[in-house]
Amino acid sequence: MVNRGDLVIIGISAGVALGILIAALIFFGIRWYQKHANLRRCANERSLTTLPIRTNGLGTSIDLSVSLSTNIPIQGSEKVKKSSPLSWWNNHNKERFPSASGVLRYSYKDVQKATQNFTTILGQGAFGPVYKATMPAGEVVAVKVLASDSKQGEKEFQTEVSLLGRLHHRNLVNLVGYCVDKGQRMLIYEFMSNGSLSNLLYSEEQQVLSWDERLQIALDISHGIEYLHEGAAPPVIHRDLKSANILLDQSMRAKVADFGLSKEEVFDGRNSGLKGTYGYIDPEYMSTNKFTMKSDIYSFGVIIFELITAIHPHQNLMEYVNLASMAPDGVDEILDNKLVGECNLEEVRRLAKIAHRCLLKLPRKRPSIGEISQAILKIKQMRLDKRDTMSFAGEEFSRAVSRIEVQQVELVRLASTKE
Ligand SMILES: Nc1ncnc2c1ncn2[C@@H]1O[C@H](COP(=O)(O)OP(=O)(O)OP(=O)(O)O)[C@@H](O)[C@H]1O
Repeated sequence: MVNRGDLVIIGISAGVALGILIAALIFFGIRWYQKHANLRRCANERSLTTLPIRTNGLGTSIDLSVSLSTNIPIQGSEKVKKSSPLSWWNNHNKERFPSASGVLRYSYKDVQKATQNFTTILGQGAFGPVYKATMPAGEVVAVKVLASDSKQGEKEFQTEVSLLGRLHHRNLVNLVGYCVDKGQRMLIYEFMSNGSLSNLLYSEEQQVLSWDERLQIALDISHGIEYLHEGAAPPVIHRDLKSANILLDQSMRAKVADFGLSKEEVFDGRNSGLKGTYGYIDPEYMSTNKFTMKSDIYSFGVIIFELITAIHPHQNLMEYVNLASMAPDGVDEILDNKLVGECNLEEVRRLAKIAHRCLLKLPRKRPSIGEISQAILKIKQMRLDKRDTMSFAGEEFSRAVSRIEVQQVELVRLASTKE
């Protein structure tokens, strides 16, 4: 017979076992739910990466309202991770995270490692030095270290980076990452192996840029500005266009750099409040303090004359240009010596005409960037048409020659049969 005490013990044991079983079921149930919820979130993120936030052509606008309000991991898809040049950084940097625009944030330590402790300097700008950085897989980037005495707060800097990260075009130098860490701010750009246009035009050691290359560079710059003025939403005014801000890649294709950054005031001995670089600043802006797209057009006009003459604005370029404008075809007299006899003067004159229009005193009389692109394209087209006509004429000529040859053979044959 089982006594009462045993019954109580059996009852308690069964209760405890049941409790353990229920607790285990609840525990495994929660884990299963969490795992599936995670998988669902990953799947959603992957499908979000296909949103067309990054655009790559003219006339395409960027929807800031969508992309600013969502923190979308742009580089989240497996495919992008595998092929991305920044994959090493992605895997090694636990602190990095994408900003709203998809530009990745890096720690100071990672940038220090990639730049080999900031050893290879590419150049020095008003913002600070620019270093070359190489990642273990061999990808190369340029790291711009901004002066630490900047008045800009961290939040403003991040907003600026977010906006910059949304501007993508084949004629703009791509921003790929940034760093705000240990009181330092850095911007990480794609590397442009042929350096700046000013260096190529004014440094003796550099190879001579051919006329064809210069014409293509003018067209590339105008496409870059066209995207900023007419393709980006909201539109972006560069405010500091100059040959030092035009960078060239390994194929000598030009890209506009330093767009959209908060520009420091120009120092000219007094506190003028002007922003930009002397020699390139629209005189109208100097008198009104109003910077418009047409002020960018003025600066572009100066750059076109640099391409034609290889005279720096600080070396009285405008005086030469004004003198040359007094005579028809006066631009022939100020053409870069290295191009004399090496280019089509008709094309040079046409490009100079476009540049003159960019420099008109009244901003509203200056052409829009779209018109400028079309006009430069026409010069290139004109050459192609000429080539076609010449090759057509060449074909006609060789056809006539072979007709004569056939007739000669026929005559010889006739003469020999008569004999
Ligand atoms: N993405 C890049 N790839 C290769 N070299 C670069 C890159 N960015 C800048 N550099 C080099 O660093 C130099 C300094 O660039 P930075 O943009 O800081 O100054 P800047 O344009 O010359 O002058 P400022 O700061 O007054 O506009 C450039 O002239 C160029 O030689």
